[in-house]
Amino acid sequence: AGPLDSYAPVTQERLEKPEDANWLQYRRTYDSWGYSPLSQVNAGNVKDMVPVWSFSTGVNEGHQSPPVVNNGVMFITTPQAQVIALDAKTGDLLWRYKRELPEDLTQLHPTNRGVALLGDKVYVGTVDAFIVALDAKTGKVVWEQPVEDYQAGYYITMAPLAAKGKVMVGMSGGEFGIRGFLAAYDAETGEPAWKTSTIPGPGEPGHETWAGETWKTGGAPVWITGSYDPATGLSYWGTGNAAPWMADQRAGDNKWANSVVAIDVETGKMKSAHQYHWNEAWDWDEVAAPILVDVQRDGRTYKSLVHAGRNGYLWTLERSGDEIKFIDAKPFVRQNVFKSLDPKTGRPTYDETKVPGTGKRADFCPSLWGGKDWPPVAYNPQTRLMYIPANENLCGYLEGRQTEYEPGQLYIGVAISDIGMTVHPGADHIGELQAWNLDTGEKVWTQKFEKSQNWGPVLTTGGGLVFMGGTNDRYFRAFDAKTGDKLWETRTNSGVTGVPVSYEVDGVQYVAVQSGWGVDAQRKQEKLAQLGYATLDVPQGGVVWVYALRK
Ligand SMILES: O=C(O)c1cc(C(=O)O)c2c(n1)C(=O)C(=O)c1cc(C(=O)O)[nH]c1-2
Ligand SMILES: [Ca+2]
Repeated sequence: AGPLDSYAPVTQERLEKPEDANWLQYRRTYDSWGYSPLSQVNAGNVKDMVPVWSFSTGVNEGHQSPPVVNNGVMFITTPQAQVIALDAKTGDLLWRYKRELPEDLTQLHPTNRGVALLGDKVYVGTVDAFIVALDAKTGKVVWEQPVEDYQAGYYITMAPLAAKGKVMVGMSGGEFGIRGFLAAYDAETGEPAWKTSTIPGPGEPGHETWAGETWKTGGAPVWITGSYDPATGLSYWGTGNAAPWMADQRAGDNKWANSVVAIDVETGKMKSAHQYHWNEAWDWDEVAAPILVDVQRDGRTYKSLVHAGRNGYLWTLERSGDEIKFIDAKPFVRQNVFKSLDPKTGRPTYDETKVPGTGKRADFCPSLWGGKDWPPVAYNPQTRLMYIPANENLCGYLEGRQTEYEPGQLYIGVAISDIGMTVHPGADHIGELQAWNLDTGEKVWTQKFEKSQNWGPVLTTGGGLVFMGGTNDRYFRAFDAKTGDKLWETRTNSGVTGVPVSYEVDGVQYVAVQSGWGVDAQRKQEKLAQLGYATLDVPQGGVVWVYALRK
């Protein structure tokens, strides 16, 4: 008998209060902490961790999904939206779902970031813009729904979010001039429940921040799983770049691109929003979900949203009732675009020489991949530190050209040859793992990675550890959560851009992660190689790695 025989349905209660042994959703908990309370593996013994099993997916490109684990059953996804169920203890293959993709599908971002679980079903979004519900026991399709038209540049890379009987997904396509949105489906039947655009339509507040018809093709995609606050029923999602990239082709603030939006899970109503930076010009998608954490400031506790931005600033906002209020923000990497922030609203003022435009080259820091891209931060309630996978010392340039919208065609307004990246003169490293105290707003420690960028999602545990890969040398590492000291490292087949997790089966704690370099980690690596900074060739190929203490 395998673990599927006694598959435990995933209830709302379990999602809100998961057993320590399990990792039931993208960041494990709705607050997006990426924290496992398990402590069998700790700072004292992590040096004795060894691989206990591995599994080749047989797929190339970016393997980014967390191994989601429910009572000994593991679900991973691969590029092309395959879903694979494995015995989390032995590595036995239980079932595999393979999707037939349309032949004319072009994939700008060939990846998938994982499943959501609810009841006895497993949910996945697909690159041809479907949402699919599978039977957790068999991998058979229970229902599927087209969410939008892939031929118009819509696609899904994120793991869905499941809450209150609904399963929610957001749309990628910011580089294709989509009009971004979130959509919810009845988890049981697949009936569409609601659809909410991230760009306000005529008559909605914020519509006036788009010149003319630009709102129809303005981007503002959502491509990373949001956070959810069960106390208020609100979900919080980050939104991506406005389209085309050239800001002077869409005058106005362009709400709600590059923002966090609060969406009522029941109704889909947008209750509030905060725009990190207006009239975006640098492809700084702010899609990473804010973590929900109570921070202390000046003797008060704030229910906050904390977001380490692609724009290079660490943002602390207050989520209070139906409002999102600015608390503070400060750069966590070299940033030369914002001259100042309004102390009340957080609205930045720009150095105009750093804003690219149509026929106007501008150089700016950080690079278009930002202080960090999508890889999630982690927060540890024991250290009260937040861990940021950052990239320092990178800048970039863009020069725009006039562009016409055509459905399904790239709509960025920049020739590929006019997209540049530069390394800051004299830089001795790029990749960093930073630890921040959110109560004092101070950085506590930094680990630096020479000769590599960092594209590593972060896990932190009750054993006082931080786990992360992300470097071009194919290592996966553990650090002391308090001090940042490197305690353990192990070499993998490829580069690790997968989300690491921890779980327990039969009294043994495991740490699991997918290795499988691709997508923008690879593009960025190639740019760095052209610059002569880091010439390593990182091989592709997806493998799930599972580690435990040596017996
Ligand atoms: O605007 C968009 O819709 C969109 C989508 C995606 C995606 O879905 O993966 C990426 C980006 N933008 C993007 O700007 C970006 O840097 C990026 C990196 C990656 C990746 O998988 O490594 N995806 C995406
Ligand atoms: Ca983008």
